[in-house]
Amino acid sequence: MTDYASQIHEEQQQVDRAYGRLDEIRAMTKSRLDAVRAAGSHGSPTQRTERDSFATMYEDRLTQLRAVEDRLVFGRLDDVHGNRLYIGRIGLSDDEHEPIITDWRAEAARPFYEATPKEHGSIAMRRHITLRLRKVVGVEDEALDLSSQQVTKATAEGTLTGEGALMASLSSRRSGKMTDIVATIQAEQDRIIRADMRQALVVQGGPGTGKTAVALHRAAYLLYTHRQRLSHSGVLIVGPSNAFLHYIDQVLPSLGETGVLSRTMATLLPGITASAEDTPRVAALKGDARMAHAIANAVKSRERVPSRLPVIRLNSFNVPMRAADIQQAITDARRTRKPHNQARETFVKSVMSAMVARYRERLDYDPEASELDSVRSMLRMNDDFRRTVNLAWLPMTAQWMLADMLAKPQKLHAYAPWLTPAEVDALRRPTNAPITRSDVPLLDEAMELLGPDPHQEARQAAADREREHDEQIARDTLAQNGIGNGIVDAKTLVDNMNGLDEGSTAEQAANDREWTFGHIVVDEAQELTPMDWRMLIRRCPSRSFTIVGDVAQTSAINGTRSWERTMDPLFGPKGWSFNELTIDYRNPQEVSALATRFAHDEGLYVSTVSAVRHVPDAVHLVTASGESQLADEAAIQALECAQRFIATDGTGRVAVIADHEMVDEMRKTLSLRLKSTNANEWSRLTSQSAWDSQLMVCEPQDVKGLEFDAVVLVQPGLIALNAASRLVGAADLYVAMTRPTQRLVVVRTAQDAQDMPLTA
Ligand SMILES: Nc1ncnc2c1ncn2[C@@H]1O[C@H](COP(=O)(O)OP(=O)(O)OP(=O)(O)O)[C@@H](O)[C@H]1O
Repeated sequence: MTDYASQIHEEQQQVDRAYGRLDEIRAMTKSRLDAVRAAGSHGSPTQRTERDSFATMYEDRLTQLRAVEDRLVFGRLDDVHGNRLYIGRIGLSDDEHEPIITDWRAEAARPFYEATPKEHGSIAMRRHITLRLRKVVGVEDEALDLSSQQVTKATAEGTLTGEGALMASLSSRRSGKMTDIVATIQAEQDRIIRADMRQALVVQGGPGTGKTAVALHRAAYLLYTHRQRLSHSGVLIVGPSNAFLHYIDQVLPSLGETGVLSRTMATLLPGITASAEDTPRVAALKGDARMAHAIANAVKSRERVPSRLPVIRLNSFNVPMRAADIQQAITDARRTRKPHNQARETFVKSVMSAMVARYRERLDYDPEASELDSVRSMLRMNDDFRRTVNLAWLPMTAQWMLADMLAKPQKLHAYAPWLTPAEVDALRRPTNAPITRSDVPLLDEAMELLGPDPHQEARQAAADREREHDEQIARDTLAQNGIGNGIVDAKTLVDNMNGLDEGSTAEQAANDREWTFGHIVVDEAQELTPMDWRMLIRRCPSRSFTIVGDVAQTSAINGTRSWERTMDPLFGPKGWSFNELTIDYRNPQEVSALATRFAHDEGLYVSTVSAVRHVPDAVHLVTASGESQLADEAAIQALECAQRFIATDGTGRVAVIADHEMVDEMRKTLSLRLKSTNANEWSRLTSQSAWDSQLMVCEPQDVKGLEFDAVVLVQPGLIALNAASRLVGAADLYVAMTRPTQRLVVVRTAQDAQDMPLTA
């Protein structure tokens, strides 16, 4: 056996030990779960709910133990005294509590990511262990202390090589799913992952620098380090699109974390489906911070003294409703500082007592309480009174209010006087128009000011009363029977009875607009408008945020182009820290250079990045012989890429990125060409779902945050021409150019090349 082979053999023993222990714990958990389930429906209701609670706990644990199967162990740290620490996805110990593997998030594992030859403390060497299924297929050592014995030994054994593990993972075919980078986190990334969570952390980085990867690993790290706090409040991840959320949805489970809520801004409001998009200009108008005033004005305009006030006949008296009384009632209701719909109760009570007082003024005797009660009933039944009360203080839902505001230009103009007539006209739409993505923060703002829909609130109050009753019973039974052992409390029991277990913090948060999270991660954060930020800050009053983005990739007209300008007002100049990632792990150097040059020329702020991989021939510039040949030429190039990078095992991704004007034609041409050249492949690829499609045609906005083996970019000048502004066009193209891991093909006409020169 060679020295290298003997090292593999040695590590295999350790890896076997770790998997052996994992299997044991799985089996133990499984048998406990089976035992609980076997007890079935016997025993008292409390015993049954207690068993359900344990069953849920074991099920969650089993899910977690299954999720860490792949690459359970991936590293080893050797200190200068010859001690070893194995690093893995989770921590495992043997029966004697001796560690077998250490969780990557533990403090002891930090040097695995951060130690350098200059700063390595007592660590002499770091080893990367590569597994295929449960088999060790490679080991690689990095010297940290060149004078240590371990390093001398590794040199002799031929395991000392360098960055192979990282390079192998970067060059592998894309599967349409982001994978975790736990085995190869780089030092600059690790420092961000483990940074303090008390203040907002902004991570700026060029394309492919690992911002998404870092943000997700940071979420896992924070959940591990602050489990107590975060498991109850939860972590929210906000991404740019559903395709992006689908792309990243395996990363946290593979790190053993399942209780995180992922949403786009469009899907963040429970019960609201935003099914349409506004034009960029309208989206910018709606995203303007001043829209908060427009919403506030819209609410206030429904708290007013009506111009005509009726006279109400009460018994044989004519009692007029008076402006001063209504004004006073408005003041009383506002003074409660409750949201509009809730404060209405005070308003109605105040108007009612004013009317009763006016009624009494007419009497020359002291009325019985019953007479006054009947006057109140008369008022409640009186149509004129009810109509006037509603006119003065209308209960509203946010949806109705926004629809009304956008349908009536004179109202919109009154609520938002800064808008020009042309802008009011652009915002105008019929009341039955679908809700758009940019309406969501406006609705949230309105919900905040209006409070719950009164009908919804009545339903919720009934549910809360019932829950309180259940919890009381659960508390009594736990106390009487001396069960629970401190593990199960009344809340857990009731949650379980209702199918809401501890693992469903995310589910509860998803359904509760007023939920506040312990931490929020925002990806592609440069796209958020001031109104979006208001909505997010509301959901995390502790202002513990991880905000990752790239100001050179901003397509939203009023998205972020300077972090200071956006963050200072939100967190205060000292409430956030700025971090930068500088190494491009995705793009070949050739692609990165082309894109960076382009972005510079277009005046975008470009983070300094250096790409780690050199892929000869990674950029290919093609000129179509004329406009009529454009789609066909692009299809030919796309099929060539498909042949090279797409495998029938489902790996490999190729994207054709074109302007929205060209997308339909491009799809048709590509499909026809593929069908005529390879009918089998055509039927295989066209039967794939949109999520998992290996060959796709899309617009630049659809590919934010995603990556592909190869990208065919069609007619870039047209994309720039049709963009909302020059900067937006440049950012869209910069995004499109920086998606490939292997190859970028640009197909355009000679005219387009002249309008927008790109040099390889
Ligand atoms: N330390 C690492 N080890 C292995 N792969 C890495 C590492 N860091 C980043 N990557 C890989 O590099 C690619 C780009 O990472 P990621 O998508 O997080 O970049 P990004 O900065 O969010 O890019 P963009 O701004 O373009 O969306 C991904 O495939 C990711 O897995």
